[in-house]
Amino acid sequence: MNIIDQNLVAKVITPRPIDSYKGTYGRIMLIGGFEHYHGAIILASKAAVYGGSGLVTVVTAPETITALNTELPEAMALSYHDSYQDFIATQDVIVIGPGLGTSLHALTILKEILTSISPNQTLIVDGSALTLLARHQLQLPTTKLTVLTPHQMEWQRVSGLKIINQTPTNNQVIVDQLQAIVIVKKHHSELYTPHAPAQKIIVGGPYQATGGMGDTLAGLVGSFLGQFKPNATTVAAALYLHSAIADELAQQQYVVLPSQISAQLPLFMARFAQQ
Ligand SMILES: NC(=O)C1=CN([C@@H]2O[C@H](COP(=O)(O)OP(=O)(O)OC[C@H]3O[C@@H](n4cnc5c(N)ncnc54)[C@H](OP(=O)(O)O)[C@@H]3O)[C@@H](O)[C@H]2O)[C@@H](O)CC1
Ligand SMILES: Nc1ncnc2c1ncn2[C@@H]1O[C@H](COP(=O)(O)OP(=O)(O)O)[C@@H](O)[C@H]1O
Ligand SMILES: [Mg+2]
Repeated sequence: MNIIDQNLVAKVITPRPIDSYKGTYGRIMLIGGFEHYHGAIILASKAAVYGGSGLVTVVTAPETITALNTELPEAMALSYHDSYQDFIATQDVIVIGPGLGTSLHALTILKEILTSISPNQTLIVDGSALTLLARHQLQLPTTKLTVLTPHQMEWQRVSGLKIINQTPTNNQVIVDQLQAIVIVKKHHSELYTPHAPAQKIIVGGPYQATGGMGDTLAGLVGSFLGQFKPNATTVAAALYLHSAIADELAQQQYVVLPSQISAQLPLFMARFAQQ
């Protein structure tokens, strides 16, 4: 399997043009943080803001909004009772799933996104949205790019492959059918692209085994796809950077928190932009 290395990241992250503005760097909507999972969408949104997204809009439960605004005043926050539907068409990227939960309300919103997203938009499906997708056998829409970010159990639900049977060959067959990019998250996560060679990271470690780590990755993948080329190489760069930052922090820390990875993003991105 091809290894994703830092040279690839340096190709993706380039210096910003002088005459750019926030609209240049992607309008991204993140949907989740329902029920008792409010933190998940804050972590995903933090990765989007610190990863460089120009305009971040969050659609969440009303009780998440004060905490979100306090932690992340850069993000706009809408309650799922507001008419957020009016904003969907203006987005470059939609991330749905971190802390979405599996309620009927969550299912209704997921279906609404899957039917209203257009072929010139990018979709990232994570967390509970993957569980709902599998449980209700929902069809993936036609988009510019669709990325699924399952952990092994979520991938079992979506693919029908038991964890023990999640071999590169078996995974690739399902990815070719899904016509979506898939990150199978685990130690040394794997990146599958339809009808293309599989890739993996060899950075990252068990200091990342904390709730919210995957939510952070989903936000970062969305952020990169909104500001760099919307392709598998950009997804690979986000996947690599998420764990490479963890490795560096783990030289001094026993555990690495998801929010600490987001806080380091501007520094690491500057390093790669100069290479
Ligand atoms: N701060 C917050 O708000 C947070 C909110 N979160 C949000 O919670 C929602 C539910 O997501 P979820 O991942 O927690 O639950 P679910 O989909 O049921 O999967 C867990 C089941 O799968 C199994 N399992 C097997 N292999 C596995 C593997 N490699 N990695 C992980 N699990 C593995 C595992 O096995 P077990 O641990 O029992 O051995 C268990 O039976 C989702 O929307 C997410 O965004 C979280 O991000 C946390 C922080
Ligand atoms: N032992 C490990 N080695 C490397 N990465 C790990 C390890 N354990 C967890 N991770 C990383 O943590 C993240 C877990 O994702 P996920 O279970 O979706 O988290 P959450 O939903 O709690 O945010 C993935 O990016 C995964 O690769
Ligand atoms: Mg997750």
